[in-house]
Amino acid sequence: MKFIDLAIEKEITDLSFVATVGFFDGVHIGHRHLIDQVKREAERRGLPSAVVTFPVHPRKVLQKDYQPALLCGFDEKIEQLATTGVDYCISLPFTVELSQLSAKEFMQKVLKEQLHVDTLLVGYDHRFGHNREDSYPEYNQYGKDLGINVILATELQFGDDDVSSSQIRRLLKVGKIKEANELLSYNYRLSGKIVEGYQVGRTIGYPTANMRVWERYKVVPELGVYAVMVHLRDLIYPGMLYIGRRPTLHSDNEISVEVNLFDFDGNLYNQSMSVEFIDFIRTDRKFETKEELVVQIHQDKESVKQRLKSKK
Ligand SMILES: Cc1cc2nc3c(=O)[nH]c(=O)nc-3n(C[C@H](O)[C@H](O)[C@H](O)COP(=O)(O)O)c2cc1C
Ligand SMILES: Nc1ncnc2c1ncn2[C@@H]1O[C@H](COP(=O)(O)OP(=O)(O)O)[C@@H](O)[C@H]1O
Repeated sequence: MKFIDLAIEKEITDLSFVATVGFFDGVHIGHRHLIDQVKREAERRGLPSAVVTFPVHPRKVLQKDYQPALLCGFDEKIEQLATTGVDYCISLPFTVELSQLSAKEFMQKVLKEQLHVDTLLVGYDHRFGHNREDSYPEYNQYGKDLGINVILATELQFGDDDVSSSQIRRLLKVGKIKEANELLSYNYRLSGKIVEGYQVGRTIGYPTANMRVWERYKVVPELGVYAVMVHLRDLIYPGMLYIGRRPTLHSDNEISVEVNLFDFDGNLYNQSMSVEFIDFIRTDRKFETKEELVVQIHQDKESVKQRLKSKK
């Protein structure tokens, strides 16, 4: 996949595309279904396929204090888009000026004049242009006026689940990791730097690498214990992750994200790690004593091992 940044290149003169436009948070199976249709149409027409996307959430541009909880950052989105086999990812900076273009002006000024889009695939429920006033029938008419073929993409049918980024965010927030991963088509991840905690973990036999999450804007799954795979210095370790307020041992009430790596011993401070969520084990709890917490963590370890084994 080639990457074109329209903040740098103002116009693409030597190419014409079969394209689709969107924010594509998470690059989930619904997005992939749409991109497959773009690829097929591109092949039929002998043209390159392209996904046009925004580096920053359009709402954040219009509303500075809006902090959406997202499924991925821009780098991760590009990484996932590359797995779809689309030929080009075109990054279009979303600006206040852009937000004021009507759908027809957007199609003319950006899709036609800047990008030379030959064919536009419109997601089955996708709306664009100022105030999202128009929809597919109008886009189709504008396309005829401007010389762009406009095709309405089909919706992906997937059981009873609604496949959307907001549905996946909801699933993560209630700990439905397996369901969320299935809709994403890959395992949800958080990454960060390993920082110092209260150094109690080692005294109870379970040292935990406390993670300062880089991506402050990402969805934090339900508080509790998870089976995870940890990526650290090009190696992958199985482990158990805890997200919670540590009510049994601490009273600072802050949410901590920490991982105990299985079969690992060493100093991890200041390293970066990335954690793949595999399964949800249980919710966060306050125990009466430290001993009861330790008994529970032993059981968590057994549960996590079972779940990770059944994934193999
Ligand atoms: C698998 C696992 C499950 C945990 N579950 C809980 C829990 O349910 N309630 C709780 O108060 N603390 C729980 N803890 C968190 C411990 O309180 C935490 O690891 C301990 O406070 C050590 O903190 P430190 O890393 O800052 O030293 C859990 C830790 C692990 C590794
Ligand atoms: N198996 C392991 N899993 C996680 N961290 C480990 C492990 N073995 C050693 N460590 C190290 O121990 C630290 C965690 O010990 P802990 O007592 O919980 O201290 P802290 O409160 O600073 O996290 C980790 O940051 C890491 O450097």
